[in-house]
Amino acid sequence: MTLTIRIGTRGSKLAMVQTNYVNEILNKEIQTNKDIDTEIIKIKTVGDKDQNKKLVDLGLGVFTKEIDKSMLLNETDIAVHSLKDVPTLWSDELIIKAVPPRESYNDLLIWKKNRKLNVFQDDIVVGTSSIRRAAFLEIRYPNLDVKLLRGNVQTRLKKLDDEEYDAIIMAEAGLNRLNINLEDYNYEVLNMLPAPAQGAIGIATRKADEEINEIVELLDDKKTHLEVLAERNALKEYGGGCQAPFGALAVYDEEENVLSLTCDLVFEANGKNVLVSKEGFVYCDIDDFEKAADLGKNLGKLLKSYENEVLGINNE
Ligand SMILES: NCc1[nH]cc(CCC(=O)O)c1CC(=O)O
Repeated sequence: MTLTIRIGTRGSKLAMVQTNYVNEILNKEIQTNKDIDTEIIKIKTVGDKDQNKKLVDLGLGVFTKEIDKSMLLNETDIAVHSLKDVPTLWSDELIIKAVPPRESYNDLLIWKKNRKLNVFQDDIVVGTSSIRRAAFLEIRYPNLDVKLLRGNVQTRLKKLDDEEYDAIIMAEAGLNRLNINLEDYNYEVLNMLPAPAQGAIGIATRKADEEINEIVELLDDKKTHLEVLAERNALKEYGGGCQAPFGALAVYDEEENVLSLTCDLVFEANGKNVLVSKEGFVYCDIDDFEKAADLGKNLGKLLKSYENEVLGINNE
């Protein structure tokens, strides 16, 4: 009997590029096994259906919930997600089994055609729908004024051309994956930490599905997996969702066997937004996922207790 691995995905261009890539590397792994094939199933999520509301008002897992549900209902077997969109608090039955090599984690400020202003001198209107980006901009780039911008990568570039934004913010990973050439635009890398796992793809499976887990695990890039585990556990322990003003970046040095993690958090104290930053590192092997998770949890906890202390909240 032939085993068909059904791959659930959003239908957006970026999601399809990511899913086709995963399908390709998956088929490379199973090419010797004639009894396995794959099928791609497109699923609409809340985030695809509602293109106007603020993301924060759509709730948790806006780009993932329906896809995960289809796995739980046994309508699909694996899911290809942008890992930064996957909630850190998730179904007990599902697991991110593999994380292929990461793309760029940078956020770019992309200027309207023929326009480039000085980010520290001119008053600038910037489009984004991300709370994290808005919060870090307010502190690092006080001249940048945020105006809501929703839509997939192509829509957002089109709105930059057509509407009243001087610039917009996008993840470099999405642009690279879509092969979008920015030569007509000016752009610069923003000085802010990325969302946890930005630029990484997460392949989700049902925990109990041993046969499929064995195959999917072959697609795992241990270095990337280790890094995103630290980042996502920091956010999880801090207690924020994917819309928290929380940035995290972990880097594993394969020569020194050191995993380092930096986390930035913005929170409001006495009517003013403040930014706090914490750093840590741990010596660990490339497959020591537990140590990576613990590093993340420790920094997340540290940030939470710092915030509580400043806000005068006693959490004992
Ligand atoms: N929230 C939407 C989203 N989810 C993943 C990406 C692309 C980059 C990535 O894989 O992190 C984007 C677009 C963006 O943030 O500009």
